Amino acid sequence: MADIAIIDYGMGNLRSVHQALHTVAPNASIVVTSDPQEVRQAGRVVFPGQGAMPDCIRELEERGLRETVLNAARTKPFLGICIGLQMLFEHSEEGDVPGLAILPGRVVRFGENLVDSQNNKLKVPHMGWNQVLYGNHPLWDGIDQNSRFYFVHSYYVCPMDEQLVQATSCYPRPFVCAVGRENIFAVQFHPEKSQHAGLKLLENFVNWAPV
Ligand SMILES: NC(=O)CC[C@H](N)C(=O)O
Repeated sequence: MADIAIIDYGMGNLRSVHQALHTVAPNASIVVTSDPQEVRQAGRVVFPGQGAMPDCIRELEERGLRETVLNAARTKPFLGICIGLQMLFEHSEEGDVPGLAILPGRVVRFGENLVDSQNNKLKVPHMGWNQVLYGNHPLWDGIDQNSRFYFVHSYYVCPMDEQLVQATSCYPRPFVCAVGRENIFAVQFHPEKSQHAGLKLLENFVNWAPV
């Protein structure tokens, strides 16, 4: 029975997530797994991934992991990362596909004609370091307000319920980059690639006891 299960549905660089979690929790048993039983038995779950929503949903279902993710999101501390955040919602414009509908809301694409305040064209995807303005949640403990985290994405989540919003970033207008409810916390950026602030967030997750 692992302390932490990183769900492997064949998408994305799980090695860096595993390495970052091992850094903050060297004595924890951490598994990268696509075995529903291992996920069910784990103390807490990380749901990462990189790629296009349609591919990720298909790969998850082809491995018979949809129910496993739904169950984990209902029953234990659950951290979604990047596409693992977006998949929690009801629908994504990326491929016009339904998500897992664990959280109410949808995923939309940044506008193509993004410009900054000096009318300079901004690139999509949003790729690089950006500041995060966070709210009041234990997973932000010990992290400076407006710390920078690493992003690589073209879409962002629009929660139906304001209560879900745990942080925003700005590109060039504010967008939601972290959500949370009960035992679920999910981020658009990559904490495993965000140096000290990212490692601190992962450390807070490893020690998190949701009420
Ligand atoms: N890096 C990613 O996996 C990006 C997630 C999603 N495809 C997006 O473009 O927003």
